[in-house]
Amino acid sequence: MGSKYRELKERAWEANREIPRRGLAIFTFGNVSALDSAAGVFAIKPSGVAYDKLSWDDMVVVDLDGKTVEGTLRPSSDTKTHMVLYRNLRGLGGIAHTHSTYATGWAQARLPIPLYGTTHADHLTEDIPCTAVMSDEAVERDYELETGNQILECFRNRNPLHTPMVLVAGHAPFAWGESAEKAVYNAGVLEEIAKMAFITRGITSEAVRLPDRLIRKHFERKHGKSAYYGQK
Ligand SMILES: O=C(CO)[C@@H](O)[C@@H](O)COP(=O)(O)O
Repeated sequence: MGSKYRELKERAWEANREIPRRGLAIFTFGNVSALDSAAGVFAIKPSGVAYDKLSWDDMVVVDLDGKTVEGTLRPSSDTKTHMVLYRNLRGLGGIAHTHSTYATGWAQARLPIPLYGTTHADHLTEDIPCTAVMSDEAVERDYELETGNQILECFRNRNPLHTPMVLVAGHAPFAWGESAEKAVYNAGVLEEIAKMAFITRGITSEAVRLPDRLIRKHFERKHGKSAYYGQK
């Protein structure tokens, strides 16, 4: 029987297959989703299924209340986090949650990733934020839902389209973009920046952030006189 959401499920499936190809997760760690904003649904990786065992029809289609509308497998355990972000952050078409090694190391250290170099400045003009540590009550209430709320809190004064990534304290990174493919790309950029920053800190404890004038110059060289720079 054909799927009403075949194109959406295939987009999510392709993006999930890119995760191990880019070395952003092993086994069943992490998950990617793709949104169909017109239909008000997103397709997400099923829980506990290895990436190399996935077929497009395994993707689970969920509405923005978190209810499964198509699929026989259990949706990712992080589905509520994806749901909260789609409901509250405008312009997202895809979300990638990984356990990529270096970004997860920074998330476990509960530290934002400082803007040490032009590679970072090519993609965003501020440190990569880390959420606050969640209260025990919030963990007890609903960890995945509260993880979404923690991310929203982190973006109260940030534009998620200018900084399409975040570290969840004690957990791992989330990245997003206007498509699932772009979300995976941003997850890859995050991991590379996290690795470079870790190495920089290993070379010298005196590592310093790029001066704002250089960040602006570099970002505008790459993106033109973009309205993005500095705007919240
Ligand atoms: O974040 C976590 C667990 O810490 C999840 O990404 C990971 O276990 C994958 O779970 P799912 O297989 O998507 O339910």
